[in-house]
Amino acid sequence: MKWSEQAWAAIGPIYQSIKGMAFINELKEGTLAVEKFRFYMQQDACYLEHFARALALIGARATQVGDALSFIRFAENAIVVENALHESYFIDFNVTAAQLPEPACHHYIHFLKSTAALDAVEVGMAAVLPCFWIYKQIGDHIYSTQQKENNPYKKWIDTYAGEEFGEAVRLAIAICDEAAEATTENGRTMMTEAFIAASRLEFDFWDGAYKERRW
Ligand SMILES: Cc1ncc(CO)c(N)n1
Ligand SMILES: Cc1ncsc1CCO
Repeated sequence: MKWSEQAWAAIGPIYQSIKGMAFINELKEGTLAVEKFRFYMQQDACYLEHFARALALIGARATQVGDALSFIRFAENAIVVENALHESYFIDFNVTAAQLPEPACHHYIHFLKSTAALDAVEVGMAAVLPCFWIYKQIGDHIYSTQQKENNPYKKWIDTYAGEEFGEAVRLAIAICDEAAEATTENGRTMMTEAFIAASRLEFDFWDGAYKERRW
Protein backbone atom coordinates (compact mmCIF):
# COMPACT_ATOMS: atom_id res chain seq x y z
CA MET A 1 0.00 0.00 0.00
CA LYS A 2 1.28 3.50 -0.81
CA TRP A 3 2.22 5.75 2.11
CA SER A 4 -0.49 8.21 1.05
CA GLU A 5 -3.19 5.50 1.15
CA GLN A 6 -2.35 4.45 4.67
CA ALA A 7 -1.94 8.09 5.76
CA TRP A 8 -5.38 8.99 4.39
CA ALA A 9 -6.87 5.95 6.13
CA ALA A 10 -5.23 7.09 9.38
CA ILE A 11 -7.05 10.43 9.25
CA GLY A 12 -10.41 8.87 8.27
CA PRO A 13 -12.14 9.83 11.54
CA ILE A 14 -10.68 13.36 11.47
CA TYR A 15 -11.78 13.86 7.87
CA GLN A 16 -15.30 12.63 8.68
CA SER A 17 -15.51 15.09 11.59
CA ILE A 18 -14.40 17.92 9.30
CA LYS A 19 -17.07 16.96 6.74
CA GLY A 20 -19.71 17.14 9.46
CA MET A 21 -18.66 20.56 10.77
CA ALA A 22 -21.26 23.33 10.98
CA PHE A 23 -18.81 25.66 9.22
CA ILE A 24 -18.63 23.36 6.19
CA ASN A 25 -22.36 22.68 6.05
CA GLU A 26 -23.30 26.32 6.31
CA LEU A 27 -20.68 27.31 3.72
CA LYS A 28 -22.20 24.80 1.33
CA GLU A 29 -25.75 26.01 2.02
CA GLY A 30 -24.65 29.63 1.76
CA THR A 31 -26.08 30.30 5.25
CA LEU A 32 -22.80 30.78 7.10
CA ALA A 33 -22.87 34.05 9.08
CA VAL A 34 -20.83 36.61 7.22
CA GLU A 35 -18.95 37.52 10.43
CA LYS A 36 -17.67 33.96 10.69
CA PHE A 37 -16.62 33.93 7.04
CA ARG A 38 -14.88 37.29 7.49
CA PHE A 39 -12.97 35.96 10.50
CA TYR A 40 -12.03 32.85 8.50
CA MET A 41 -10.78 34.83 5.51
CA GLN A 42 -8.74 37.21 7.56
CA GLN A 43 -7.09 34.32 9.34
CA ASP A 44 -6.69 32.40 6.09
CA ALA A 45 -4.86 35.30 4.45
CA CYS A 46 -2.36 35.16 7.32
CA TYR A 47 -2.26 31.37 7.10
CA LEU A 48 -1.52 31.38 3.36
CA GLU A 49 1.41 33.75 3.75
CA HIS A 50 3.12 31.54 6.34
CA PHE A 51 2.10 28.33 4.61
CA ALA A 52 3.89 29.71 1.52
CA ARG A 53 7.00 30.37 3.59
CA ALA A 54 6.94 26.77 4.85
CA LEU A 55 6.52 25.51 1.27
CA ALA A 56 9.48 27.60 0.08
CA LEU A 57 11.62 26.24 2.90
CA ILE A 58 10.69 22.66 1.99
CA GLY A 59 11.56 23.51 -1.62
CA ALA A 60 14.97 24.77 -0.52
CA ARG A 61 15.59 21.57 1.46
CA ALA A 62 14.26 19.06 -1.10
CA THR A 63 16.79 16.45 -2.22
CA GLN A 64 15.53 16.25 -5.82
CA VAL A 65 15.69 19.42 -7.89
CA GLY A 66 12.34 18.56 -9.50
CA ASP A 67 10.71 18.51 -6.07
CA ALA A 68 12.39 21.82 -5.20
CA LEU A 69 10.79 23.35 -8.29
CA SER A 70 7.35 21.92 -7.44
CA PHE A 71 7.46 23.27 -3.88
CA ILE A 72 8.71 26.69 -5.01
CA ARG A 73 5.75 26.79 -7.42
CA PHE A 74 3.32 25.73 -4.66
CA ALA A 75 4.73 28.55 -2.53
CA GLU A 76 4.21 31.04 -5.33
CA ASN A 77 0.64 29.85 -5.89
CA ALA A 78 -0.20 30.12 -2.20
CA ILE A 79 0.84 33.79 -2.27
CA VAL A 80 -1.08 34.34 -5.51
CA VAL A 81 -4.20 32.88 -3.83
CA GLU A 82 -3.56 35.11 -0.83
CA ASN A 83 -3.38 38.15 -3.11
CA ALA A 84 -6.59 37.08 -4.87
CA LEU A 85 -8.31 36.94 -1.47
CA HIS A 86 -7.37 40.56 -0.93
CA GLU A 87 -8.44 41.67 -4.37
CA SER A 88 -11.75 39.88 -4.47
CA TYR A 89 -13.22 38.36 -1.29
CA PHE A 90 -11.85 41.13 0.90
CA ILE A 91 -13.69 43.70 -1.20
CA ASP A 92 -16.89 41.60 -1.57
CA PHE A 93 -17.08 40.94 2.17
CA ASN A 94 -15.73 44.20 3.48
CA VAL A 95 -12.80 42.59 5.21
CA THR A 96 -10.23 44.91 6.73
CA ALA A 97 -6.46 44.55 6.48
CA ALA A 98 -4.54 41.56 7.77
CA GLN A 99 -4.83 40.77 11.46
CA LEU A 100 -2.46 38.99 13.79
CA PRO A 101 -2.90 35.23 13.93
CA GLU A 102 -5.50 34.10 16.45
CA PRO A 103 -4.89 30.81 18.38
CA ALA A 104 -5.88 28.22 15.73
CA CYS A 105 -3.96 29.98 12.94
CA HIS A 106 -0.99 30.67 15.22
CA HIS A 107 -0.75 27.03 16.26
CA TYR A 108 -1.02 25.77 12.67
CA ILE A 109 1.47 28.13 10.99
CA HIS A 110 4.09 27.63 13.69
CA PHE A 111 3.67 23.86 13.52
CA LEU A 112 4.23 24.00 9.75
CA LYS A 113 7.19 26.36 9.89
CA SER A 114 9.01 24.51 12.68
CA THR A 115 8.38 21.12 11.05
CA ALA A 116 9.58 22.43 7.68
CA ALA A 117 12.70 23.92 9.29
CA LEU A 118 13.75 21.29 11.80
CA ASP A 119 12.44 17.86 10.84
CA ALA A 120 13.58 15.65 7.95
CA VAL A 121 12.41 17.20 4.68
CA GLU A 122 9.98 14.34 3.94
CA VAL A 123 8.31 15.00 7.31
CA GLY A 124 7.85 18.65 6.28
CA MET A 125 6.31 17.45 3.01
CA ALA A 126 3.87 15.23 4.92
CA ALA A 127 3.01 18.10 7.30
CA VAL A 128 1.86 20.38 4.47
CA LEU A 129 0.00 17.64 2.59
CA PRO A 130 -3.34 17.92 4.47
CA CYS A 131 -3.51 21.59 3.41
CA PHE A 132 -3.68 20.33 -0.16
CA TRP A 133 -5.57 17.09 0.18
CA ILE A 134 -8.22 17.93 2.76
CA TYR A 135 -9.05 21.20 0.95
CA LYS A 136 -9.43 19.35 -2.33
CA GLN A 137 -11.70 16.71 -0.77
CA ILE A 138 -13.76 19.28 1.11
CA GLY A 139 -13.88 21.53 -1.97
CA ASP A 140 -15.19 18.64 -4.11
CA HIS A 141 -17.65 17.61 -1.39
CA ILE A 142 -19.07 21.12 -1.10
CA TYR A 143 -19.10 21.58 -4.87
CA SER A 144 -21.13 18.44 -5.48
CA THR A 145 -23.66 19.02 -2.69
CA GLN A 146 -23.88 22.84 -2.60
CA GLN A 147 -26.87 25.10 -2.80
CA LYS A 148 -26.09 26.38 -6.29
CA GLU A 149 -28.38 29.42 -6.46
CA ASN A 150 -26.99 32.62 -5.00
CA ASN A 151 -24.39 31.11 -2.74
CA PRO A 152 -22.32 34.11 -1.56
CA TYR A 153 -19.38 31.78 -1.00
CA LYS A 154 -19.30 30.45 -4.58
CA LYS A 155 -15.86 31.88 -5.41
CA TRP A 156 -14.27 30.15 -2.44
CA ILE A 157 -15.89 26.86 -3.40
CA ASP A 158 -14.73 27.14 -7.03
CA THR A 159 -11.11 27.77 -6.00
CA TYR A 160 -10.72 24.47 -4.20
CA ALA A 161 -12.94 22.30 -6.38
CA GLY A 162 -11.12 23.49 -9.53
CA GLU A 163 -8.97 21.30 -11.79
CA GLU A 164 -5.89 23.51 -11.40
CA PHE A 165 -5.87 22.92 -7.67
CA GLY A 166 -6.57 19.21 -8.28
CA GLU A 167 -3.39 18.92 -10.32
CA ALA A 168 -1.26 20.48 -7.56
CA VAL A 169 -2.79 18.07 -5.05
CA ARG A 170 -1.97 14.99 -7.16
CA LEU A 171 1.60 16.19 -7.54
CA ALA A 172 2.03 16.85 -3.80
CA ILE A 173 0.72 13.35 -3.01
CA ALA A 174 3.06 11.73 -5.57
CA ILE A 175 6.08 13.60 -4.17
CA CYS A 176 5.22 12.41 -0.64
CA ASP A 177 4.88 8.81 -1.84
CA GLU A 178 8.31 8.93 -3.49
CA ALA A 179 9.88 10.51 -0.43
CA ALA A 180 8.23 7.88 1.79
CA GLU A 181 9.73 5.10 -0.33
CA ALA A 182 13.19 6.64 -0.10
CA THR A 183 13.17 7.10 3.69
CA THR A 184 13.35 4.65 6.60
CA GLU A 185 10.51 2.97 8.50
CA ASN A 186 10.99 5.54 11.25
CA GLY A 187 10.87 8.31 8.64
CA ARG A 188 7.53 7.01 7.37
CA THR A 189 6.15 6.87 10.91
CA MET A 190 7.21 10.49 11.49
CA MET A 191 5.61 11.48 8.18
CA THR A 192 2.32 9.88 9.20
CA GLU A 193 2.44 11.59 12.61
CA ALA A 194 2.99 14.98 10.98
CA PHE A 195 0.16 14.28 8.51
CA ILE A 196 -2.22 13.43 11.36
CA ALA A 197 -1.20 16.48 13.43
CA ALA A 198 -1.78 18.82 10.48
CA SER A 199 -5.18 17.24 9.83
CA ARG A 200 -6.19 17.95 13.43
CA LEU A 201 -5.03 21.54 12.95
CA GLU A 202 -7.22 21.79 9.81
CA PHE A 203 -10.22 20.79 11.94
CA ASP A 204 -9.19 23.29 14.60
CA PHE A 205 -8.79 26.11 12.05
CA TRP A 206 -12.43 25.79 10.95
CA ASP A 207 -13.61 25.25 14.50
CA GLY A 208 -11.77 28.40 15.61
CA ALA A 209 -13.38 30.37 12.77
CA TYR A 210 -16.88 29.11 13.56
CA LYS A 211 -16.45 30.10 17.19
CA GLU A 212 -14.49 33.25 16.27
CA ARG A 213 -11.93 32.14 18.84
CA ARG A 214 -9.58 34.98 19.75
CA TRP A 215 -6.74 35.40 22.23
C1 LIG B 1 -6.20 26.56 6.84
C2 LIG B 1 -6.03 26.26 5.41
N1 LIG B 1 -5.58 25.05 5.04
C3 LIG B 1 -5.41 24.78 3.73
C4 LIG B 1 -5.70 25.72 2.77
C5 LIG B 1 -5.56 25.38 1.33
O1 LIG B 1 -4.51 25.99 0.84
C6 LIG B 1 -6.13 26.98 3.20
N2 LIG B 1 -6.41 27.97 2.33
N3 LIG B 1 -6.30 27.22 4.52
C1 LIG C 1 -2.14 24.02 -1.37
C2 LIG C 1 -2.39 25.37 -1.86
N1 LIG C 1 -3.34 26.12 -1.29
C3 LIG C 1 -3.45 27.29 -1.83
S1 LIG C 1 -2.34 27.50 -3.09
C4 LIG C 1 -1.70 25.98 -2.87
C5 LIG C 1 -0.62 25.44 -3.70
C6 LIG C 1 -1.17 24.92 -4.96
O1 LIG C 1 -0.29 25.14 -6.03
